[in-house]
Amino acid sequence: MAASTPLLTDELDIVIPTIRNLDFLEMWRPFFQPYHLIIVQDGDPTKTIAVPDGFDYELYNRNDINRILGPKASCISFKDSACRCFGYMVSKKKYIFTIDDDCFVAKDPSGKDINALEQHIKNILSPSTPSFFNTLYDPYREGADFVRGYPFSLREGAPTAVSHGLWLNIPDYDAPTQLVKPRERNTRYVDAVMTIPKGTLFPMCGMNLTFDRDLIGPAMYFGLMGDGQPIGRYDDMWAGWCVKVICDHLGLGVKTGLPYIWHSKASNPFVNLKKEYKGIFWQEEIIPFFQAATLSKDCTTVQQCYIELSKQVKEKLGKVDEYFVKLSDAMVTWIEAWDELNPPTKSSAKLANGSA
Ligand SMILES: O=c1ccn([C@@H]2O[C@H](COP(=O)(O)OP(=O)(O)O[C@H]3O[C@@H](CO)[C@H](O)[C@H]3O)[C@@H](O)[C@H]2O)c(=O)[nH]1
Ligand SMILES: [Mn+2]
Repeated sequence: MAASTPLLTDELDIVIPTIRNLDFLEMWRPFFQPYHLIIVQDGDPTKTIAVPDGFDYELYNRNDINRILGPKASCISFKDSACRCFGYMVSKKKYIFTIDDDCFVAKDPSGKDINALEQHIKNILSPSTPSFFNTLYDPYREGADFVRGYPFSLREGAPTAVSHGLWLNIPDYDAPTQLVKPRERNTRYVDAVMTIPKGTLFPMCGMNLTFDRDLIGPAMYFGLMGDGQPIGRYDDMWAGWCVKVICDHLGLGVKTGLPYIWHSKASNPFVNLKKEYKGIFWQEEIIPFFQAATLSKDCTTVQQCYIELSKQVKEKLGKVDEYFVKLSDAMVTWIEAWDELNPPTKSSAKLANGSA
């Protein structure tokens, strides 16, 4: 008899960035209604976002962000889904699930509706295996285990910081790929969850993502994108690269695979190309930077790791483009804002300075 998955209704917030009415919630009602929603309204703050009745939510528009953060609001993007990270900062819960408003309930091969949130909770509550790859994928799943040759000393695994879900129908392709393959749809349901090995980066998509705020929250900054910025659609990617380097340093795990959502709308590839194009050639320098990034052993908290990383961004990527100098400063502002809104509790302060 499979153990039932805890709902975590008092420990998890759902963060939704949006520029439109949230009718999509009707399809998610059976799964989302018990949870508190944090809606980050992007674009025109005078516009009213309709939220279906029966949901418990708080909604923040740009005026709210400016009022709450003051000058530090400069680190929160405008007119880009990157604004969602404000929701991570204001949440008071241990876990975050973030989803786009054009993502719907997908069906598994048996035709059953997928409760994406339940699968993310299973992923995040069970350990990861970043140090040694298990060829039968997630050994902690029902009906699986560690295979022969897997060191017993590593079977306790590592705490899971991130659960990265996938998408049926419209895949998360970059603009060039979208332009070349406009009709391609992802119909392949792969029944697997796996840990991304230590030392390996990955392209984190923010559409269907869960993470542990206590373990990695301060690193989940989605950068400076959208209005007034030379780049867009690299918000989640940037966060994912910073997160993975810090997870590797702190011995935390990142999982990818199930759950799937149904991504319904392809954003305009021509608009996307304008947003992405600098990123497409910058990433050929950004990736080697993150692959080579090392953090000193004195960095024992996420904030310390992140500030250390921001200095390296300024020093090494600042030569690529002035934008990275600005981004590095924004990374520091983000941490300052995070700590202002999330002052360390006595126990976390003890842990941070090792006197626990
Ligand atoms: O200016 C904006 C535009 C959109 N949003 C909200 O953000 C999400 C995603 O928007 P959309 O589905 O139109 O865009 P996609 O290209 O599919 O987004 C994916 O690509 C990456 C973009 O950075 C990201 O990983 C995915 O989100 C919706 O909820 C919009 O309402 C916004 O807030 N501001
Ligand atoms: Mn979309």
